Amino acid sequence: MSATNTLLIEALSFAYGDKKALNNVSFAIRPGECMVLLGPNGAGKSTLFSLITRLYDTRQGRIELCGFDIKKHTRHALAKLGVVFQQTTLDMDLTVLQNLRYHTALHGLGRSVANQRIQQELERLNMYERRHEKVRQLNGGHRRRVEIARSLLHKPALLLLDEPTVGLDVPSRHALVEYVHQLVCEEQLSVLWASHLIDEIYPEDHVIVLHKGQIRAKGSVADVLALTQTSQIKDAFTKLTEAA
Ligand SMILES: Nc1ncnc2c1ncn2[C@@H]1O[C@H](COP(=O)(O)OP(=O)(O)OP(=O)(O)O)[C@@H](O)[C@H]1O
Repeated sequence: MSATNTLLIEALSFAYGDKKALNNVSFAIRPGECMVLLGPNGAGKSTLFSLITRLYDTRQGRIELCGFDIKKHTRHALAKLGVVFQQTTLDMDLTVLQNLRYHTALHGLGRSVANQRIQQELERLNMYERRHEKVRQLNGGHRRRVEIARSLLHKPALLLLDEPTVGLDVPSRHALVEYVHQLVCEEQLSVLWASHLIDEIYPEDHVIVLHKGQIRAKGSVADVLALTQTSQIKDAFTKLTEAA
């Protein structure tokens, strides 16, 4: 058990047949840490997320969430996890409230606690007034807000975000990035954020550069800049992914 880390990944490898998608990946995320996962297409980001969410079984290596091994203590481990996938997973024909109630029921929250949590999360995102609207009526930015609210209802310790700003306009993108960083700072939430967008990184974030299934660099923004002798993360990223 290593409960000082919210997420611990040790010597994780995964292959699709002969095709190696992750090769000996190890890293940890502590409470209140936002880890941005940068990688070009095919780097292995989705594979990593599929292993953390147990969509795929871990055969080589180990994943722990808040000290719970996800293979041995799956239920306890997954209870600590909130996820926002790249593609929306909301039911368009249900209202905001119905979508969120479905999630609280899956997590076994009683009705009054569920109502309280739903109100709290929607209010924080200025969406409570719209709870009776069908998701289909909402624009992309508002749908994302509902997904973020949903992912937090059961108070996870780790939030996994798989390119959540794709398809959003610039103001919605900035608002979402800002909101997540606020949660990290104020609530000690841990975040693993897969992104192609280097301008979404804050100076206090941690960064992993994944390329062809291997970690090329990891650490604070300052660490990665020092390692690559660059002054901007976009140059560090280019150097790390071109040289390989
Ligand atoms: N179902 C699959 N069968 C075979 N190979 C796969 C499969 N899924 C992914 N791969 C391969 O595994 C490697 C890692 O893919 P993965 O989708 O995890 O990368 P990614 O970083 O998420 O890419 P993207 O940014 O394009 O989504 C790639 O070489 C990809 O072609």
